[in-house]
Amino acid sequence: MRSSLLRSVKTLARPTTARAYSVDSVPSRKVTVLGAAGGIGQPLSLLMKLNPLVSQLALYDIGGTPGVAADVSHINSRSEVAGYMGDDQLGLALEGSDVVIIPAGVPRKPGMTRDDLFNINAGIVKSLCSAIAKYCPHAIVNMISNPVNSTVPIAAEVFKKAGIYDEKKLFGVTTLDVVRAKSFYAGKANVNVAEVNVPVVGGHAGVTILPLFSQATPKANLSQDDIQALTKRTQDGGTEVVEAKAGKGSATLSMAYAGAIFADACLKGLNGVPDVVECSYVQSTITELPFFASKVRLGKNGVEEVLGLGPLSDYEKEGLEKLKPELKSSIEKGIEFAKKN
Ligand SMILES: NC(=O)c1ccc[n+]([C@@H]2O[C@H](COP(=O)([O-])OP(=O)(O)OC[C@H]3O[C@@H](n4cnc5c(N)ncnc54)[C@H](O)[C@@H]3O)[C@@H](O)[C@H]2O)c1
Ligand SMILES: O=C(O)C[C@H](O)C(=O)O
Repeated sequence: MRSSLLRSVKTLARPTTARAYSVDSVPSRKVTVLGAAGGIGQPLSLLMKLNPLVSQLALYDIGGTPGVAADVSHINSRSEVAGYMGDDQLGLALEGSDVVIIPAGVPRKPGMTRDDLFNINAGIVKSLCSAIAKYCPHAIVNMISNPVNSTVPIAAEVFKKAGIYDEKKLFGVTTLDVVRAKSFYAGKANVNVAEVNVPVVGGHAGVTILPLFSQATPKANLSQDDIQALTKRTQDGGTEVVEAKAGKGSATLSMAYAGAIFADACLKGLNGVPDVVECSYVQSTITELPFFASKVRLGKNGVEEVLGLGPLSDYEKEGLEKLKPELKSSIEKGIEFAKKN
């Protein structure tokens, strides 16, 4: 196993000038990316290499990681980078990890739903989560692989079977929905995008994505038609990219950005930074569904608090009721798969 361990990728950054931050005051944190050679995995690995909260970056894939890890490792930032490839190196990639980010699996092509990815990605996620249970059972898991509405329940079942499930540490990454809602809202409302906040709740597929534009800030006087158009565009954001890429995959760059924001929030929470709040798809009791995306306060143990939905407009209340049957069946499909396999 050691003989095939990737060469070249143990590079501690050695800045030649004064550091922009004090490494001494920042705890050591290992982040592992599973699927690191993919369309999301590569730019996400780059962004995690730029994150000063990361001290060790482990890049794992079934192929292609030697090149990605060698490339990323030359960047003169804090973390040591190591690349790992193939089943026999998965344990090494995971051991000691604080945060595991999973963008492994196949993306959509035009005409497909995220659920059409279930047959392939469910098995990938299940085997990766079994390895997480074995090698880094206390890590925070950021699930990107689709269909997120089902892959998160699959992960929960795998962790339960292994006796290590901690609902505070499992997150479905829905940050891209928030990123899109912010961009689209800023464009329509003609406000500074850097100041925009929009919670997005529910799940991560079609109508299960429910942006709460009634709570968007800064406030803007948008018509109901505008709100409905913004809601639809946010729900169809992934499909917009899939169609524009015309068979060459789905969102990768915006997803890497969103994944890096969410992982950074998890690291800040672990490090005790107060008031870190992001939307995420987590085990939840704020509706009758066992998993639901909403604002979550992140802390030293992962989820510190799942925040409620806040006041909803009539249109959002209707959207909430509409999304429940689809989200429920996606959750049940994931649980059933994990129990059977
Ligand atoms: N949550 C979200 O908002 C969101 C956004 C965009 C894409 N996605 C999903 O992310 C996933 C990846 O998308 P992509 O565009 O990067 O796809 P991609 O095909 O470009 O990359 C996927 C990578 O996963 C790797 N992989 C496959 N099986 C693996 C395994 N068992 N272990 C480790 N790595 C494995 C592949 O080798 C490949 O490098 C897709 O399921 C996609 O639908 C989710
Ligand atoms: O749409 C997809 O298939 C990928 C991702 O879930 C997205 O929202 O872009």
